[in-house]
Amino acid sequence: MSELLNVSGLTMRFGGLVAVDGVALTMAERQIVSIIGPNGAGKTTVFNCLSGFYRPSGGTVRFRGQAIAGLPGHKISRLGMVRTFQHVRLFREMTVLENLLVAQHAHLNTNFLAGLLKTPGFRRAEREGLERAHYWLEKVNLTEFANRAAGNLAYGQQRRLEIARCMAARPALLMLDEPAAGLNPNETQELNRLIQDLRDNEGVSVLLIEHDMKLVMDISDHIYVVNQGRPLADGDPDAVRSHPDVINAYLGEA
Ligand SMILES: Nc1ncnc2c1ncn2[C@@H]1O[C@H](COP(=O)(O)OP(=O)(O)OP(=O)(O)O)[C@@H](O)[C@H]1O
Repeated sequence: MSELLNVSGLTMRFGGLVAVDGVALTMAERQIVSIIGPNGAGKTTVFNCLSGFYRPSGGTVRFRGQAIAGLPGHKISRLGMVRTFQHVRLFREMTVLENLLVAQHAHLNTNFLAGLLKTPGFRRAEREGLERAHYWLEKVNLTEFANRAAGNLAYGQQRRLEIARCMAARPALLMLDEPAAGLNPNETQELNRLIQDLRDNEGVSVLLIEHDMKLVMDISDHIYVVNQGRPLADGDPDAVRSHPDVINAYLGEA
């Protein structure tokens, strides 16, 4: 399997606080990898460093062989790494369909003049963008809501729209920050199937932060455990579930 992401020695300091301290992880194409750990362990900070929200204090991040640590977020997403946030971030006043079209804009192979002149290339890109938007609406069961304002969707639907919006940008790596938070058991089951479908049929890799252990254990190919910013253990779900340090960290939290 070819390597997609390689993170080593990732460190993030906020003044005197070392929120992330020497985290390492690797991911292959078509893999679901999870980062778990108690509250405040540094998981979201790792995401913020990988996705260009923070400039890491130290360490290297390679995506498809290219060093990306410190690049701004829009460049990283153009390279094919896109993310969701712990709290839903949609254009609430726009329709569901518009949210999907806007997401693709930065990736469309067009320029201002082509748009002004409506060149054949521009029209084709527009048509493909629309087709892709409808494809993803169908995938996440939102077709009937295409013209509704995104802010009027139910919470679980908004979360699905966020994933569709990321996918419309055609990433190689999708990063999901607590996608099951606030979902009911049926919605979580649907999310479980969707994430596996993304890996198996859409060819993307998914990096997941999640507190729902059933979901994590069900779908992960590999799990990294962090505690107080530091790597604690990693392995497949069975290895992690029975790792004494992991059990201690979670029992300590309880
Ligand atoms: N911008 C920031 N400035 C200062 N401290 C921060 C900042 N962002 C995160 N931290 C601190 O870094 C530590 C790790 O936080 P982080 O949000 O990454 O943890 P987490 O594992 O994602 O937690 P949770 O599971 O609760 O979401 C915490 O102590 C947090 O207060």
